[in-house]
Amino acid sequence: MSEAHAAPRVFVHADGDVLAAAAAARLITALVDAQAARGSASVVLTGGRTGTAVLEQVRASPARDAVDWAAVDVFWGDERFLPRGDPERNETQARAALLDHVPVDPERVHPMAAADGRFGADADTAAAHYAEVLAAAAGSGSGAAVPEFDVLLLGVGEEGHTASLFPDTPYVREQERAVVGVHDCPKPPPTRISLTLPAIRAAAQVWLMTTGSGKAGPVAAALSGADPVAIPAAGALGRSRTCWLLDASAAAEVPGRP
Ligand SMILES: O=C(O)[C@H](O)[C@@H](O)[C@H](O)[C@H](O)COP(=O)(O)O
Repeated sequence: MSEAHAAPRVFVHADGDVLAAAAAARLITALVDAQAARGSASVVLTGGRTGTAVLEQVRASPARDAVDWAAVDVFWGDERFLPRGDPERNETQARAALLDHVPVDPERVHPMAAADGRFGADADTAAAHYAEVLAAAAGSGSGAAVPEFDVLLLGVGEEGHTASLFPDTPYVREQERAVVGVHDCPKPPPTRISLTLPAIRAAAQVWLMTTGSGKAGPVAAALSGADPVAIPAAGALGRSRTCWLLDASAAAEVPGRP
């Protein structure tokens, strides 16, 4: 996807709790704005502590039901390829944190396949099927591989991974497929399904959300123009907005920070 993308903007929060609450408020507003504009909204969820904490804050928010949850299309940016219902699956955690507590339309919630589902242990076929789900959601007339997601949420790993795209792998280099089966991940479980950077870049807004001093290095590298092959999070850009939502510790090495 070669269209122009938005330069990253950094938002620093006192701590992880403030970040999660502020990101939740930002997400509610973004979904409401999208629905006001076209009657529906789409969000791509992520796994990890920060991504899940944001969903928990959405659930707890007094503004939560300003969103017409039945008109929200829910996707995942990546998934840990485990049996359905496994507590470590991103879907399991997102349902517990938010989706089981709001009236989403089950037909509009699109989890990635489980390792005991219709594709068995074949993560590559499961990934190809999710690419078909995304293409269908984009609309046959659009010619696009993925929908124009309103908001795509991401975490950041201590070596710069995002979604399940880890440094110096064929998956972070993937430029054709929208979804890949990922093998031998350094972060367990070893087998995952992930959107690729071209798919991530189809989103209107990409929000990278992370906390802690352990992330300060990759955050600074990503914001200093690192090669996405080395720091995959550096390649996560939105078409209209790219937001880095950080706590003070994760932002400590960001260039130009006092
Ligand atoms: O499945 C996953 O683990 C996530 O998709 C992964 O990309 C996560 O967001 C980062 O590893 C950050 O995780 P933390 O927020 O827990 O540090």
